[in-house]
Amino acid sequence: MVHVEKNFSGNEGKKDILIQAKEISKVYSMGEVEVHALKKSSFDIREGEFVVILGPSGSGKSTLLNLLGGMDLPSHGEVLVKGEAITHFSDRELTGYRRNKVGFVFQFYNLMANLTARENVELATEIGDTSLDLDEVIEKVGLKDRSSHFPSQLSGGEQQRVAIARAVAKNPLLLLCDEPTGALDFETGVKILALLKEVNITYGKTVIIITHNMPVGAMGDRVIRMRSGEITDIECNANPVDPERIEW
Ligand SMILES: Nc1ncnc2c1ncn2[C@@H]1O[C@H](COP(=O)(O)OP(=O)(O)OP(=O)(O)O)[C@@H](O)[C@H]1O
Repeated sequence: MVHVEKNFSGNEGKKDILIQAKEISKVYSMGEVEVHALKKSSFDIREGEFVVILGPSGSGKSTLLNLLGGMDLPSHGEVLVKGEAITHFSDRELTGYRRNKVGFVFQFYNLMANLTARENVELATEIGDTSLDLDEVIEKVGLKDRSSHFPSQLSGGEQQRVAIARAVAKNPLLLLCDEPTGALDFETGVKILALLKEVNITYGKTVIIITHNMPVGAMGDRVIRMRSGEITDIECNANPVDPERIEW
């Protein structure tokens, strides 16, 4: 396994470690066939980092995201969040982790069609224990004038803004974003990346994006590259590029 960590930032030690993945593997058994979706992968993510996990289709990105989000358990290894091994949590503890500590943003937004933008966000604040001010978050994501619209009355970019507001409003430790620009045109995608960066800075949230879109790596404080279920490279970037300067 190639495991190169390049560190150009020099200030690594200043932030606390939020996530530690320790030799995590995932094997899916399909009858007699075993799929080694993730092979002995280790890395750290620090508090407040903007992390981009890059890799082609089938490289294991979603598998890794599911393990970090407490939606699945590894076949081997451990995931520690703030020093606690979530991989040893009971079902009840894992539910609490997903509910309170992780905000999810998906490619196709996953909004409730029969609720307005505001109600979609409100639902998340009712579930979480330590929610942020609903209207403030809605304004922050640029939806103040659209908050009474239903998802079908919103553009793809606006729906993704609702999804980001929903993820942020419950005030989680980290945001996990699965191809957040995958269903959007280039210009809207860049705006969504810029919003995620803003959320990262304004609220100090750790943001983890998975994507196959290589140029997005340039905006990451930390870039984890994957291929065939393995991490091939981890890069810490002292000068991440503004999302507005990314092109694909
Ligand atoms: N539930 C599952 N059962 C069996 N095999 C699976 C399962 N989930 C993923 N895999 C396999 O594991 C490998 C990694 O898949 P994964 O979805 O993690 O990759 P990915 O990088 O996210 O791909 P994509 O960008 O296409 O979503 C693939 O070979 C996939 O077919």
